[in-house]
Amino acid sequence: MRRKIVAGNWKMNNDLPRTQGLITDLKNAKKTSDAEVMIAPAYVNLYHAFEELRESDIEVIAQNMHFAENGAYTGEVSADMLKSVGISTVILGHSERRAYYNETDADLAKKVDMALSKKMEVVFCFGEELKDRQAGNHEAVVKSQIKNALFHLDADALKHIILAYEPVWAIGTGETATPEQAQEMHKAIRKMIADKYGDDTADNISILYGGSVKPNNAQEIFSNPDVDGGLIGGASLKADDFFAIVNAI
Ligand SMILES: O=C(CO)COP(=O)(O)O
Repeated sequence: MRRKIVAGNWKMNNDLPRTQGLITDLKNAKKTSDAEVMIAPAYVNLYHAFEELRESDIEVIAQNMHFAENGAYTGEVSADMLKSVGISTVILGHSERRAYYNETDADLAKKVDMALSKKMEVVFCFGEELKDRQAGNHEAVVKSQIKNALFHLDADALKHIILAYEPVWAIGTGETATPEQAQEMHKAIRKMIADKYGDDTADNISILYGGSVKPNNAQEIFSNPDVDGGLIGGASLKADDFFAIVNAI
């Protein structure tokens, strides 16, 4: 059985008081699904969030990390630093990192390697832009992002990767992919994994969908056979909305 996961990517939202308040609300929320729940606060609040949630079944994860072990990279955070404050899962390849910080597939391959060498898990994001979909290239674009950053891994290493399909045009826009569009892409990705790594690996890898998932559309998206959960932005900033999504699985 592959893992069902709902992860909240808080992005650059929530200072410490708001982080504390939202964590209190999350602790009080009622969970009725068996999905794994993760939240990704800002770096500065990770340690606090980890300490607050260590007895809970909510995992605190990071939004990014550097590919180097350590060194002169002002403003950056390493895998070892994350691990030392209790974090063992990291989001890599988010489209905002790719777009605003010029992260390339090659950079991401290095980040993935560093995370795995530190025994971390990776939520690996990818997704096409609107122009790619309009040109009918969306599948090719997504496949090349996955291939370039992940296909040097062996099947054992791939077990530590959670995939997250986030069409750029659906992020923060209120415009979500239709359930059919999500299923079509997730199925194509799973087939691509099966072709390279075999059916067993493909059947066991979780593929999340992200992009304007809200309480009112989550169930429809999650009901697709190849959609194993979601990566949630805006709607993860309110405990009620986030748990409505978690409980939609
Ligand atoms: O980018 C996302 C999660 O990583 C999705 O963001 P929204 O849910 O706000 O569209």
